[in-house]
Amino acid sequence: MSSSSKKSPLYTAYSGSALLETPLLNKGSAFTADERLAFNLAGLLPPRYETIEEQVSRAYMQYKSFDTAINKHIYLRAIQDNNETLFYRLLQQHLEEMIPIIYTPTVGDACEQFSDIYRSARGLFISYQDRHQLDDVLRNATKRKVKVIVVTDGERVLGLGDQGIGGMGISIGKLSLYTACGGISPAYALPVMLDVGTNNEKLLNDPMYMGLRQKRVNQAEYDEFVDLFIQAVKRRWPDAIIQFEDFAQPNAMPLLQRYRDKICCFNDDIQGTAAVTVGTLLAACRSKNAKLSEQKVVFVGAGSAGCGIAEQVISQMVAEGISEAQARSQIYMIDRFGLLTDTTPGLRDFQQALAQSSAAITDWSYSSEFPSLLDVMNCAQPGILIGVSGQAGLFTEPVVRAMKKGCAMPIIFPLSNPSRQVEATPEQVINWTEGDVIIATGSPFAPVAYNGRLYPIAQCNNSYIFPGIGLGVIASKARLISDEMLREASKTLAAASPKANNGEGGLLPAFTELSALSKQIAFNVAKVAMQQGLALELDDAMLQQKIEDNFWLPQYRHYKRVSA
Ligand SMILES: NC(=O)c1ccc[n+]([C@@H]2O[C@H](COP(=O)([O-])OP(=O)(O)OC[C@H]3O[C@@H](n4cnc5c(N)ncnc54)[C@H](O)[C@@H]3O)[C@@H](O)[C@H]2O)c1
Ligand SMILES: O=C(O)C[C@H](O)C(=O)O
Ligand SMILES: [Mg+2]
Repeated sequence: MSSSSKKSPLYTAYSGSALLETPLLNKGSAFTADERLAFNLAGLLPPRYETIEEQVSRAYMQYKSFDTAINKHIYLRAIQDNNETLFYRLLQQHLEEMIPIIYTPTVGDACEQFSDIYRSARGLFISYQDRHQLDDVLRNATKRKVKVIVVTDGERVLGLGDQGIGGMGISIGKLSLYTACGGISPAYALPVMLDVGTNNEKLLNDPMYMGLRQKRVNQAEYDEFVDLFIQAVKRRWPDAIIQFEDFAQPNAMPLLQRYRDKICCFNDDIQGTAAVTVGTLLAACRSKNAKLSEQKVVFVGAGSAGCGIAEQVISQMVAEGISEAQARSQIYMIDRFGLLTDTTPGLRDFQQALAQSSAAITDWSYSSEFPSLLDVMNCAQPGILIGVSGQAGLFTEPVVRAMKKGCAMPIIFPLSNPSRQVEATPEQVINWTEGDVIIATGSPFAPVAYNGRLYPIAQCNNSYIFPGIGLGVIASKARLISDEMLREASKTLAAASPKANNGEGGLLPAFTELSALSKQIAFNVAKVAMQQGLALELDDAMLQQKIEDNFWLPQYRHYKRVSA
C-alpha cells in the first residue's frame, strides 16, 4: 500500500499548527514539501519527509518499549488523539496484538482508571446539567457528518459495574473497532458519554474523578434526559446509527424497546451479543454434527446478554423446526438465586418468558428454594453452558464435571468480560472435560496445550457483528435494524467458521479476517434490509460498490488549500 491514496485531494482550510493539532487531518512528518509550503508548516516539523510505513515503524518501536498493557493503551490512545490515520495504520498492521490493548480486556482497566489516565478530549461528554442545551453541545462535536454513535451511561461497564464517566473508554474502544474492522471512517464515528452521576462510592470519593460528583439521577429524570438526547441526535444527524452500550439491566431493554422501531439503533449487549453467540453456537453444533434445536441450553446470568441470547436461540430453534413451547422448555436461566421458574418472585418482564415451568422440574432433587447451577447440570443434562454473569469462577470443577457426565462433547462458553471476570478459564474447562469440549470466551485467551494437542480459543465477542452491521446500514442507508438483519449476521458468521467448515482450526475466523467478514456481513444484512423495505433498492453490484466506497482505509490523502 502506498502512503498516499489515489483518491482525489481533500480541500481544507486548516493550516499551520491547527492542521497538526487536528487528528483527522494530521500527517505529522509525512506532510510533503509542497504541503509544508502550502499549509504554513515550515519549521514546525523535523525536516525529513517520512512515509506512513516509516512512521508506523517508529510508533511500533515506541509501543514495544512499554511493558504494561495499560501503558500500551495510553500510548495508542495518544496516537489516536494526535493522528488518526497513523493510529489505524499501526492497528491494521498489528491487529491481533493490539485489539486486546484497545479493546477488552485492557479497555476495562482504562475505564476503571479513566480519570487517572485522562490526557485529552475525545467525543462528547454530555452531562445531565447540559440537558437544556443539547443542540449546542452536539454542534460542538469535532465530527460534522456523524454516521455512528456509540453511547453509554457507564452504569454496567463489561463485568465491572458502575464506572461513571469511565464508560467513555468503552464507547471509544467500540468505535475504534468500527473503523479498524468495519471500515467506518473515523470522521463519521462519535463516542458519547451520558453523565447522569454515578453510584460508585469509590469514584465519588476519588479527588481525580472527572464526572459529575453526584448519585445517578432518578428514573424519571433519566428517561427525560435520554429522550432529549435522542431527539437532539435526530435533529442534528437524522440518519446516524445509535449503538447503546453497557447500560445497566433496568435501562438496557426498556431503552431498546422504546426506540428500536423509531430510530436506527440497537443494543450491542442484547442484540449484538445474541447475534455473535447464536452464530458461534451454530458453528459449534455443526462442527459436532448436531442441531441447536436438539440441545438443552443453560445460561448463568439472566440479564441483558443472557436473555437477549436466549430469545435468539429460541428463534433459531423454531427456524430449525421445533415449536416455540418446546424450544422454551429447553432453556434454563440461572441468576443469583438459582434457576428462574414461574414461581421465582420479582422477575423482570423480559425474564418471565424465559422462566422454566415448575411443573417440568417436579421430579428434580435439590435442596435450596430454587435449583442451583450444579442441580441443573445433574438434572437437566444440558449440552450447552453459557456464562454471562460478570462473576468470576461460577463454572466450578464440580459443575463442569457434572455437565461432562451427561454430554460427551459439551459446548461451554464463559463469555463474561474482561478476562478476570470469566466464569472459568479455558485451561480449567479443558482440564475438567479431559479436552472433550468446544469452548469460546468473551475476552481473548491464549491457545491451551492439553495432552499433546493445542486448543485455539475462539473469542465470542460482539465485535464480530457490530462493525459489519454498521457498514451494511451505512452502505444501504437502512432506516432501522431488524431482528432479521441480526439473524442474517449470525448466519454469515457461522458460515465462516473454519472448524465447522474444515473440521479443524478455530471455531471463529481470526480477527485478521474481520474486515473481509464485516464486508460479507454488511452485504448480507443490507440485502435483508432491502427485502424488508428498510433500505435503498440496490442491485448486488451496486451494493458491493457502496460497501467498498464506504470502506475507509488508513492512507494519507493529498491536501489542497481552500481559503477560510
Ligand atoms: N462476549 C460478549 O460479547 C459479551 C457481550 C455482552 C455482555 N458480556 C458480558 O456478560 C456479562 C453480563 O452482561 P449483561 O449485560 O447481561 O449484564 P446484566 O447486569 O444485565 O446481567 C448480569 C446478570 O448476572 C446475574 N448474576 C450476578 N451474580 C450471579 C451469580 N452468582 N449467579 C448467577 N447470576 C448472577 C445478575 O443478577 C444479572 O441478572 C458481563 O460480564 C459482560 O461483560 C459479554
Ligand atoms: O465490550 C465487550 O468486549 C463485549 C460486550 O459488549 C461487553 O459488554 O462485555
Ligand atoms: Mg458491552
